[in-house]
Amino acid sequence: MKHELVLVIDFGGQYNQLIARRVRENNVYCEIISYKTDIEEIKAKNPKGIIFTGGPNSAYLEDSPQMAKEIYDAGIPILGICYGIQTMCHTLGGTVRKGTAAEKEYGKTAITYKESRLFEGMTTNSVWMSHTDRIDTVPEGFEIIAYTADCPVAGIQNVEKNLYGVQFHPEVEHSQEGYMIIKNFLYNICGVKGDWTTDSFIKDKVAELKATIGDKKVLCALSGGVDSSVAAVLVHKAIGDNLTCVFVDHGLLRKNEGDDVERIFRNTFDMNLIRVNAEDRFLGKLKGVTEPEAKRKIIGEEFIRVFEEESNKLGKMDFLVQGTIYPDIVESGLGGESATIKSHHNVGGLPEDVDFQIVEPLKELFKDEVRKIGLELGIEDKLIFRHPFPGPGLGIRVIGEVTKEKCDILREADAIYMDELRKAGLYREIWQAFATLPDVKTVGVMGDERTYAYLVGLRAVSSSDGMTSDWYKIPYDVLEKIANRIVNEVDGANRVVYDITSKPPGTIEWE
Ligand SMILES: Nc1ncnc2c1ncn2[C@@H]1O[C@H](COP(=O)(O)OP(=O)(O)OP(=O)(O)O)[C@@H](O)[C@H]1O
Ligand SMILES: O=c1[nH]c(=O)c2[nH+]cn([C@@H]3O[C@H](COP(=O)(O)O)[C@@H](O)[C@H]3O)c2[nH]1
Ligand SMILES: NC(=O)CC[C@H](N)C(=O)O
Ligand SMILES: [Mg+2]
Repeated sequence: MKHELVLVIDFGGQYNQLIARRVRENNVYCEIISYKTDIEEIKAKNPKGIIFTGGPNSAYLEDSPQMAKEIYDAGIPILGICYGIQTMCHTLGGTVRKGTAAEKEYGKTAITYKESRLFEGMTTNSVWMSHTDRIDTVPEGFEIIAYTADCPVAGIQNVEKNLYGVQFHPEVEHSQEGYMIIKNFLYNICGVKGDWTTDSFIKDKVAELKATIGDKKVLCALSGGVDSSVAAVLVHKAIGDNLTCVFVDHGLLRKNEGDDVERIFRNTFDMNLIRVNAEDRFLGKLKGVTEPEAKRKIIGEEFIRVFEEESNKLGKMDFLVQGTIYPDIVESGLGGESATIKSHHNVGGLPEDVDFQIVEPLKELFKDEVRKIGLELGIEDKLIFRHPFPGPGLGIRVIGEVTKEKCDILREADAIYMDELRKAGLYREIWQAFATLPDVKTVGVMGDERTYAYLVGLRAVSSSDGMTSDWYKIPYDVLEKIANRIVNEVDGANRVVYDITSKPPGTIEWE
C-alpha cells in the first residue's frame, strides 16, 4: 500500500532527523532529501507537504543553499523552520540579514503567537531558538503570526498558498508544545489522515539482520551502555552464538565501571563476552594530545585496532556491530548536509581502513526510542535508564591532556556526584550528569594551608534525545553537599563549579 508522504528538505540542520521523527510520531511516513533534489522529482513523489529544515548557512549569501521559486508555486504546503523560513523569505522577496549581538537568540525564548491554523490549541509560549540571522521584511502576501522581544518575525504565513514558517525549532522537545505545531501543519494544513504506523521495529530488524549476516561471525562492540546493549540483544536474537561481544576497558571508564559491566553481562545475558584491559595502550596514545577532535580520533582508531586484534584471535569475524544512534551520526557531520560538531568516536572518529563490515541496527533512532525497544526486549530497567556515557569516556571529560592522575581525580569526584544524586532521588530524573576536570588549577585554603589544586565542573541536563538540553536545576542543598564532599574527599581537587549552559549553544559534554 502506498502511504501519504511528507518530505523533509535537508538544508544541513542539526535537528533534521528529529523533524522526521516528529512526523513519524504523527503516523505520517516521511523521507529526508537534500535541497539539491530536482523539483520535478519532488513533485513526482506527490508529497502531502514539505518541511524545510534549519541549517548553518545565511540565506542572503550568494552561495547559500536555496530552492528555486517553482517549489513555492507547486501547490504543496510548505513549513520552513529556522534557515527554512529565512530561505523562503529571501527567495520570495523578503529581506534577511545578520542579526546584531542583541538580536541573536539561542535557547529558551518567550514568544507571542497570533491567530493561525499552525498554532491551533497552543497554550504555552516558550520556544527554543538557535539563530544569528533575522528576517526584516516578509515577502508580499505573507503576514507575521509570531514574534519575540528580540525577533519581530518569528512566524509567518501565506494562507492562500499554504506557505508557513517559524524562526524557532518546534521539533525540539524544549520548544513547549512544539509537537503541536508539526501536528497542526500535517493535519490542518497538509490535510493528512495519518496512515503510517511503524510495524514492530524489532521484528523487521531481526529479519533484516538475519538476511545481511546469514551464518557469518559477528563481533559486537559492547560498552555496557544503553545503545550497545540493545544492539547486542537484537543481534543475538537474530544470530545467536555467532555473536561475540568485546568490552574494552580503556582506562577512561568511571569508578568500578569495568567490573560492573562485566558482572552484569556475565550474569544476565547468555552471550559470549570478552573483556580487554587496555588502559596503558589508550593513555599511551593520548599522551601530550590536547585537542578534542584529535583525542576523539585517536580513541576511535584504537577501539577499532583492539576489535581487529580480538577478531584475529577468534579467527576472523566479518561484521562489527556498534550501538550507533542517530545523534552520533548527525553531530559527526554525516547526517546529510549538517555541520560537524564533534566526531563521535564510533562514527566520525573511525579510521579509514576498517577490517569489518559495520552493522548499526539503531542508527536511525534516538535514545528514547532505543530505550523503548530495550524495554520491549526485556532488558532490565536499571541498565536501560543508565545515563548515557560517551565511548571516549573520561578522555573527553578530562579537558586538555589526559593522564592517569587526572582520570583518577575525576573518577573519585564523579562517583561522589552520582552517589549524592542517587541519595537525593534525582538520578532517574536527570537525563545525564557527570563531572569534568578542566585543565585549571586554583588556589584554596584548607586547614589554614594554601592549596593549589584542580577545579571540578559539574554538569546535569534534562533532555530526552540529547539533541537539545537544558541545565538541570539541582537543589542548592544537594549541590552544596556534593561540592563539600568533593573538596573534602578528593585529593587533588579544591573547587567545584556548576555548568548552567543549555544545548545549544553549549553541547552536553565539554569536548
Ligand atoms: N568501552 C567500550 N568497549 C566496546 N565498545 C564500546 C565501548 N564504548 C563504546 N563502545 C561502542 O561505541 C558505541 C557508541 O558508544 P555510546 O556511548 O554512544 O553508546 P553506548 O555506550 O552503547 O550507550 P550509552 O549512550 O548509553 O553510553 C557503543 O554502542 C559501542 O558499540
Ligand atoms: O558514543 C559516543 N561517542 C562519542 O564520541 C560521544 N560524544 C558525545 N557523546 C554523547 O552524546 C550525547 C550528546 O553529546 P554532546 O551534546 O556533548 O554532543 C551525550 O549523551 C554525550 O555523552 C558521545 N557518545
Ligand atoms: N538553526 C538555523 O537554522 C540557523 C539559521 C541561520 N544559519 C542563522 O544563524 O540564523
Ligand atoms: Mg556509552
